[in-house]
Amino acid sequence: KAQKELYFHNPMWPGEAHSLKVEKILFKEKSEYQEVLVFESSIYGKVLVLDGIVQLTEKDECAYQEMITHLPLCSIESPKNVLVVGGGDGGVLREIARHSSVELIDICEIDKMVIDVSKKFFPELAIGFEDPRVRLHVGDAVEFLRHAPEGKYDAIIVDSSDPVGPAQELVEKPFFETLARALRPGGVLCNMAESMWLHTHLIQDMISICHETFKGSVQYAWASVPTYPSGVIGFLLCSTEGPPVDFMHPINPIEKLEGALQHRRELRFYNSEMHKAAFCLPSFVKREVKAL
Ligand SMILES: NCCCCCc1nc2ccccc2[nH]1
Repeated sequence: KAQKELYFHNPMWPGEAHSLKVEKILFKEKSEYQEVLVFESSIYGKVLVLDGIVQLTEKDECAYQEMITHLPLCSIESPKNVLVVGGGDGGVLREIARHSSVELIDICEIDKMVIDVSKKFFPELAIGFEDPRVRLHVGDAVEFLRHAPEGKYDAIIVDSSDPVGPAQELVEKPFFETLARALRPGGVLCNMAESMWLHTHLIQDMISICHETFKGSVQYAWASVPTYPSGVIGFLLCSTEGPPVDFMHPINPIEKLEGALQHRRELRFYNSEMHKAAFCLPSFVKREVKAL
């Protein structure tokens, strides 16, 4: 008998549960790193879940993929070399492809099952892997960054899952130091940075590490993602020492990018006004998350 609903309880959002009506379970297996689940929901399209945490749904993935990609890439003149850490669903790759200035897209995803599952069930995202500029590395990003040439990248996007499990190391200081080393002067980093309603301590810790590691600017932005418990997800943007980066004013606006809008698929969430608005923070965040 098909399950009627899936309930998502998780230590990442203690004391509350998020539930989605299920039409059909499409895939459920344990990879070397995590449990991978795909199901057809009644109102959000297909849903990808890793270790019980919703990573994306067809209906609202645009908010996350577009914001995590264009907030950094529209903040610098003409990004050429970009690295994606995680992002095995391919959505960030799809968004980077809108930037004609980009010449190389390295992606380091630890779990091959995520890539294969995305290609099978989420072709709208996995299309990102078809771009000829993409070089796929299946493995641990900690290792990958250790061997990355110094100052190689203009931008790095860390599209990770939560720091409980395979992505634990991706919020620790040593990793941020390798990210800073791999970026050119004035290069930019964008991390997934949890929920301002639920994780201000974790966000504060990440911001403290980034202020020590990145001598440029550090800014927190957020977007509405209805299928993430608490309904929001944050982004931490950092720039290395060098040409100053003003994240709040996109000097490389997506509306002016040749081909970005004519791209196979229209932008559904991001635009330059949403870019600026994303950095406007509630008073409690300004207070609790010092040094913003
Ligand atoms: N790599 C795709 C994004 C992963 C973030 C998933 C996520 N969304 C959340 C909302 C509230 C608490 C924890 C969360 N973790």
